[in-house]
Amino acid sequence: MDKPVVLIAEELSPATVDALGPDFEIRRCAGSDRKALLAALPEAHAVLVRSATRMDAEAIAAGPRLKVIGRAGVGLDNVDVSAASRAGVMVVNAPTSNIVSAAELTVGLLLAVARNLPQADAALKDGRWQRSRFTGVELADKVLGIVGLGRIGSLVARRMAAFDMRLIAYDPYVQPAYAQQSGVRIVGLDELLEQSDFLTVHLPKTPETAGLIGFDALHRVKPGVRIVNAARGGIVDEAELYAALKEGRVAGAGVDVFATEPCTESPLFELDNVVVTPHLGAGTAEAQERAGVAVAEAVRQALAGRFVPEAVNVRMGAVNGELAPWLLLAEQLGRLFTATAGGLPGVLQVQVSGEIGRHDVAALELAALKGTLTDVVEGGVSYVNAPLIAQERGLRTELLAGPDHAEHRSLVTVRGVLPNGEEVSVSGTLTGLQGRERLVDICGFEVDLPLTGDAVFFRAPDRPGVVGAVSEVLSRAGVGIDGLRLARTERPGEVLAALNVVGRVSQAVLDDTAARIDATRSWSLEPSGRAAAS
Ligand SMILES: NC(=O)c1ccc[n+]([C@@H]2O[C@H](COP(=O)([O-])OP(=O)(O)OC[C@H]3O[C@@H](n4cnc5c(N)ncnc54)[C@H](O)[C@@H]3O)[C@@H](O)[C@H]2O)c1
Ligand SMILES: O=C(O)CC[C@@H](O)C(=O)O
Repeated sequence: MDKPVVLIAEELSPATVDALGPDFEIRRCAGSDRKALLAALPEAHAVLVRSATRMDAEAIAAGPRLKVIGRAGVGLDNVDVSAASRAGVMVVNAPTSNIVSAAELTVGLLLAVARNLPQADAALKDGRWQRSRFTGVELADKVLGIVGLGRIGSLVARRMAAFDMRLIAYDPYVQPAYAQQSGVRIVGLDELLEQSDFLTVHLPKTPETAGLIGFDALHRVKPGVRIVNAARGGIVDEAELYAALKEGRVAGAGVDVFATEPCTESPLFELDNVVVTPHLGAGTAEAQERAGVAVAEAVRQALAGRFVPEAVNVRMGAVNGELAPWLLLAEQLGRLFTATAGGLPGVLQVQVSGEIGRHDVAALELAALKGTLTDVVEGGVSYVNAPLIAQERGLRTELLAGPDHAEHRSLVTVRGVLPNGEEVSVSGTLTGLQGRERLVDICGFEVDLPLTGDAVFFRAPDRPGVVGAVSEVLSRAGVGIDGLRLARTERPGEVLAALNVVGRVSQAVLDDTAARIDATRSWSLEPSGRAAAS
C-alpha cells in the first residue's frame, strides 16, 4: 500500500523527518512559490509549514486528501483555520516551541539598540575605530514598557528584571495582581507610552492591535524612547516609526518583523539608529527542533486517525449528546464577553440555569473559558491549553448552577468583575428545533439577537437619532443590517444598540460609527476568528 504523503513546504529542522519516522513518503516543495505549492498539494495527506507558506482557502481546496496542516511555530496568520475546519482538516501548531528564542532575540535587540552594537561592528570591520560615535545608554534603572504580557512578554520581563530595569506593562487581559508577583506593574497604554525609556511589543496581530503603535502613540511617547518589535509586522506602523526616528521623538528601534515579508527594502534600513533582523525570533536550532518534532508527532497521530487534543480546531471529545450544541454557545458567549469587557476578570463565572443545568456541565465552563481567550491569545486556544493559559494570567473560572429561568428553558451566562470594578455579563440560549444560538442579555441590556453571524454593539447616550446615524454610517461603508435592537436598562440615559450585520465591519468603520453617536464603547463579534473592539 502507498504510504501517506507528508509535504514539507519550508526548511524545517532535520529532527522533523526523524520524528515522522519511516511510515510516510516525504516530499518537499517551496511553499512561498505559489505555483509549486498548488501543484504539490493534491497528493499530500499532510503539509508542514512555517510562516512563508500561505495555507488559505484556495490552497486547502487544492489538497483534497489533506488531513492535517502542521505549523512549525506559533502564529497562524498564514493558515486559514476556519477554511481548514470547514474542509475537515486539522490544524496543529507548536505554540511554546520558540517563545524562549523570541524572548532572547528581544533581549538582544534591546541591547543592540542601547549600545549600537551592529553599527559599531560594521564601522570597525570597515576600518574605523570610532568610540564616541557609538556611545550608548544603560538599561539599568530605565523603565521598560512591555506591550502584551503573554508568554513572550513575561519571559522578556523576567530576563530584563536581571538587568535592573523597572518593568511596566499594558495588557488588559492579565490580572494586575498576578503581574505584580513577577515585579511588573500593569498600567494603561497612555501611561506606558509616557513613562517608557524602552518599549517592547509582544502582541498578537489583531484588528485591535494592528497599527496600535502608530501616529498617535508615537506622538505620546517619552522623547528619546527606544522601541523593539519582535512580534508581528504592522503592530508598530513602519512609516510612522520612520517619521518618529527622523524627528528624534524615538531614539532607536530594533525591528525583527515587517508588515510585508520577506522585506528587503525599507526606508527604515537607511537609518543609522535602526537595527533590523529578518524575522529571526524563532531562528535557533533549539526552537526549530522543538517546533519540528512537536508538529511531526501531531501529524503522525492525526494520520493514524488518533485524537489529537492539541489541535487548534479540535472539538471537545466525548460529551453528552444533549450538551454538545451548548458548547458552541458557551464558547461564543466567552468571545463576546471579552469583546464587551475589553479585558478579563480575576474570576470568570459560568452560570448554567434551567434544564441543561441538570447535566454534568463542566464542559461548558471550559468552552466559555476557551472563548474568552480565543481572540487575544496568539497561536490558537484549544480545550487542552485553555486552563493553562488562564492560569498563566491569573484567571480562574467558577461554574454556578443557576435557578430555573422565568423566560428561558435553559440559559448560559458568562460573567466577571474587571479590575476597575465594572461587572460585565453576557447571556444566551438555544432556540427553535435547530437549536440556534441566541443572545439574550448583555450587562443587563435585554437583547434578542442571533449569535451566529457578524454583530456590532455600541453603548451610547440615549438620544434621538441613534438608529439613523448608525444605519447611515454602516450603509455608506457597504455594510447591510440584518437585525437591530435598541435596548435600555433601568439606569436612564444610556442605550445599547446591537446589530446583526451583513459583511465585515472594519475597525475604522466601527470607530466612525461610534464617533457619530458619541458611543462610550463599541465592539464587534465575527462568527469565528477575531473580535474587534474600541
Ligand atoms: N519574531 C518571531 O520570530 C516570533 C516568534 C514567536 C512569536 N512571535 C510573535 O510574538 C507575539 C507574542 O507571542 P506570545 O506567544 O507571547 O503570545 P501570547 O498570546 O502568549 O501573548 C500576547 C499577549 O497580548 C495580549 N493582548 C492581546 N490583545 C491585546 C490588546 N489589544 N492590547 C493589549 N494586550 C493585548 C494578550 O492578553 C496576551 O497576554 C505574537 O505576535 C507572535 O506571533 C514572533
Ligand atoms: O520562523 C517562523 O517560521 C515564524 C516564527 C514566529 O513568528 C512564529 O509565529 O512561530
